[in-house]
Amino acid sequence: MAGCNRPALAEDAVPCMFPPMDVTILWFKRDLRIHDNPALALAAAGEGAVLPLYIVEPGLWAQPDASARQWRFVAECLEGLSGALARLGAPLLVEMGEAVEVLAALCARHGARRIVSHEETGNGWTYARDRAVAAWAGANGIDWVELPQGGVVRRLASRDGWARTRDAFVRAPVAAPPEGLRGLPGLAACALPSALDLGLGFDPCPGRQRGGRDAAQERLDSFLTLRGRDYRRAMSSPLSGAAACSRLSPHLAFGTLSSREVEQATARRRAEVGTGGGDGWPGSLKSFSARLAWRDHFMQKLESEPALEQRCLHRAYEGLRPRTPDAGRLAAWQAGETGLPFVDACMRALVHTGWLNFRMRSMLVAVASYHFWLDWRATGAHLARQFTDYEPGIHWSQCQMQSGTTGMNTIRIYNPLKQGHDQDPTGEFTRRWVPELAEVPDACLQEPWRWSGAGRLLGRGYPAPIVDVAKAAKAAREAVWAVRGRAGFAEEAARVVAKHASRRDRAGRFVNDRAPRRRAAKSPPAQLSLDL
Ligand SMILES: Cc1cc2nc3c(=O)[nH]c(=O)nc-3n(C[C@H](O)[C@H](O)[C@H](O)COP(=O)(O)OP(=O)(O)OC[C@H]3O[C@@H](n4cnc5c(N)ncnc54)[C@H](O)[C@@H]3O)c2cc1C
Repeated sequence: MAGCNRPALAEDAVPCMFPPMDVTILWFKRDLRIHDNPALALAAAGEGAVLPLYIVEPGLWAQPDASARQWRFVAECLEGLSGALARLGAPLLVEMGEAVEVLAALCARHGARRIVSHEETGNGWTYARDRAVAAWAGANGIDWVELPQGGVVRRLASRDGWARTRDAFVRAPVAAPPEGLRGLPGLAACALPSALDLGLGFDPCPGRQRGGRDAAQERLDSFLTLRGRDYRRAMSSPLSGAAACSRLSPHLAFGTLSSREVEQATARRRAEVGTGGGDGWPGSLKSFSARLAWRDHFMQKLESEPALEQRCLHRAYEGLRPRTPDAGRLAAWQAGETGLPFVDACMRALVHTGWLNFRMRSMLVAVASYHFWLDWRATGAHLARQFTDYEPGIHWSQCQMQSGTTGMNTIRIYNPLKQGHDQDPTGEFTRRWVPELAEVPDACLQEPWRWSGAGRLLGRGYPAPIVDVAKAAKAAREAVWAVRGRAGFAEEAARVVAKHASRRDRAGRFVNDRAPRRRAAKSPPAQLSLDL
């Protein structure tokens, strides 16, 4: 058992006889880097000592969206962070326990009166934990300063102008790492627990990306100089997308790179490649920048409405699908045994690697939600565990969007057979992940039930499809549209749009989560904007 299987701040730590000094606890969460880390910059700016801290929270890792692959990635990031902080003069202290207990004990022990961290847009559990920490800090005269580390705005009053604020943040200068930190002597860091110690289940994920700043930097550099040229053209196929997409998502999710660093490196590269050339770079880099903005846009939704992790954004969709999902269908979908080859290939690839491109994530959710009629909360938790890059704000917003429960997005019922033909035209991806189909000729690969030899395959080596794709899609479409016809639907949709939608410009163009391009109004429409 690892050294962390002990209460926080066990008495086997070196007894502390520190002279009184101003101590700031620098609490790392999803910002596991020393570069462009506003919380670190603030902590380092003072005269006093800095105590860098990571809390391994058993409660967090016991949540249904947590998995061993995520923890292993985090542990690799922590090793790198720990080395970087040690070189600055203040080694990372890793404690295991609940946040309030750990922070309270450290404050008492070191006389710390200030905690600095980033503003986390996390799941419901971290939201509740942060409220508990804030309440404890307030009651005990501890100053807890939280700083944004990306374009998400806390306590946002209105989406109008949000993109401008977000863009200003990502264009502001990055914070350089400090030259040194004044650490505290005599701290015994506890060893990192294993996934098993945290009670996380069997989850080998042999194709998982590695954590740490070096790996992040390599992904960024190779994307911007080599791999990203065909990004726009190649991102939608799971085969080409694996190399042509940046693969920065787990690094952005756990903060080995800041989104501002990525934005600014991309802007520099865009300036370098210019607009011409016809070689793919300008268009690809433009698409990539847009996706970085989407990241903040989707995370902002959870920040502004934390309940969207548990509740349909548009209330009328609550109850549309059974809350207790059909166990057989759910299990088949999770295992990649639905009898729909491309769906199964995508799920198996995800389980093996911890990553999938955007189009295929969307398809997996859409097929589960529409064709299999499963509630997004059940399928979303499974996907969250499979994603090494699990980012609650993006994840739950996207799960709802791809399930048609937001009331403000076009209902998109992906046809998994067509997706297979379009995104895997040679069948290479499907055959790699569903070897049971080896004998099936190319023409029938995505619909093996049409093959003359289907009788000796289906229900034996590979399942028969668990639904009739066309019939299931039709039933789903009718059920969803019936909800749209209900009284009060439009009013609730308007609420969702006002709170969460990206804005259009004056010409009615959808500006993709950027600030509305408005000309200055000739006369202020004061009489129309009474803010009551
Ligand atoms: C149902 C569903 C769940 C998802 N869950 C997550 C999640 O938990 N964590 C996560 O990082 N992404 C999630 N995504 C978004 C997207 O699929 C991934 O960000 C992307 O596939 C990661 O690979 P990449 O870093 O190579 O992306 P790239 O295409 O190289 O994009 C660069 C970065 O932009 C952001 N980004 C890209 N696409 C989107 C998008 N559609 N919405 C918001 N941000 C985007 C991500 O931070 C990504 O790392 C989800 C999408 C869907 C449909």
